[in-house]
Amino acid sequence: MQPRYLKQTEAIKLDEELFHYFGVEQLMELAGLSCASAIAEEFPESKNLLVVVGPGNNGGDGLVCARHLKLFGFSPEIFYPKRPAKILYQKLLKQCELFEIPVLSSFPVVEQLNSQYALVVDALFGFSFKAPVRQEFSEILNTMTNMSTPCCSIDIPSGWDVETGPVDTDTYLKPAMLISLSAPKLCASFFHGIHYLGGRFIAPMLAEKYELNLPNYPLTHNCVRLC
Ligand SMILES: NC(=O)C1=CN([C@@H]2O[C@H](COP(=O)(O)OP(=O)(O)OC[C@H]3O[C@@H](n4cnc5c(N)ncnc54)[C@H](O)[C@@H]3O)[C@@H](O)[C@H]2O)[C@H](O)CC1
Ligand SMILES: [K+]
Repeated sequence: MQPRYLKQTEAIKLDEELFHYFGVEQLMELAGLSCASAIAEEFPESKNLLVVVGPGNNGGDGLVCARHLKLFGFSPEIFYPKRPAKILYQKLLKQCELFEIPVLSSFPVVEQLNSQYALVVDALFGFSFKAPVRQEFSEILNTMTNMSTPCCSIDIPSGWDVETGPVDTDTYLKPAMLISLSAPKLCASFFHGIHYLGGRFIAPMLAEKYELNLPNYPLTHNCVRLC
């Protein structure tokens, strides 16, 4: 069964409805855990990882994902350039520090990304992103675009339009793997790599209401490979 791909407004509406029932910490913990699980399934040998963390909840998913990857035996590092003064994000970062996950003070250059990391996790922007990328993040995204290390994007390949996908035809991020959370967004139809679904917290009533057409997650797994 293939899920329905959501418009940006639908994804935001579903998110708002979820927040009516659940706390953001609950959803983020499950979302980040599912990302770590999917990465561990597909890249079990890629122990040295860099998680690039953005300023919103997509970044929060990245911080949770880093912590669970560490628990799974990986050696993640974090780059978190813009840290909003929100207790949630501050606590997530402290938890990463508690788990002795190194936090980089500057972004590596392309050569360093290529030689030091087996995988880069893109947790910069999710479904609230509006192109174009503002200057403060453009160099980071350019460097990630030019690296040869495989990239795994959480929910949305950063820099892509949430509905129409790649914005610049030559120089856009081309992740090897995408983990859609709750349900894929429309931009996922332009993605042709390893595609996972995570965020196993959708009640059947909401799946029906939003016509999500979700696949079954196997047994106790919190992520499922779509293609
Ligand atoms: N429903 C779920 O499955 C859940 C999804 N989660 C994750 O939350 C994100 C959406 O989070 P949100 O905080 O709404 O926004 P983003 O992280 O996408 O980004 C907001 C952040 O980015 C800045 N920004 C936006 N556009 C630009 C730009 N052009 N240039 C620079 N910066 C930009 C903006 O200012 C904000 O600071 C979703 O994708 C999931 O990953 C939750 O974890 C809960 C469950
Ligand atoms: K992302």
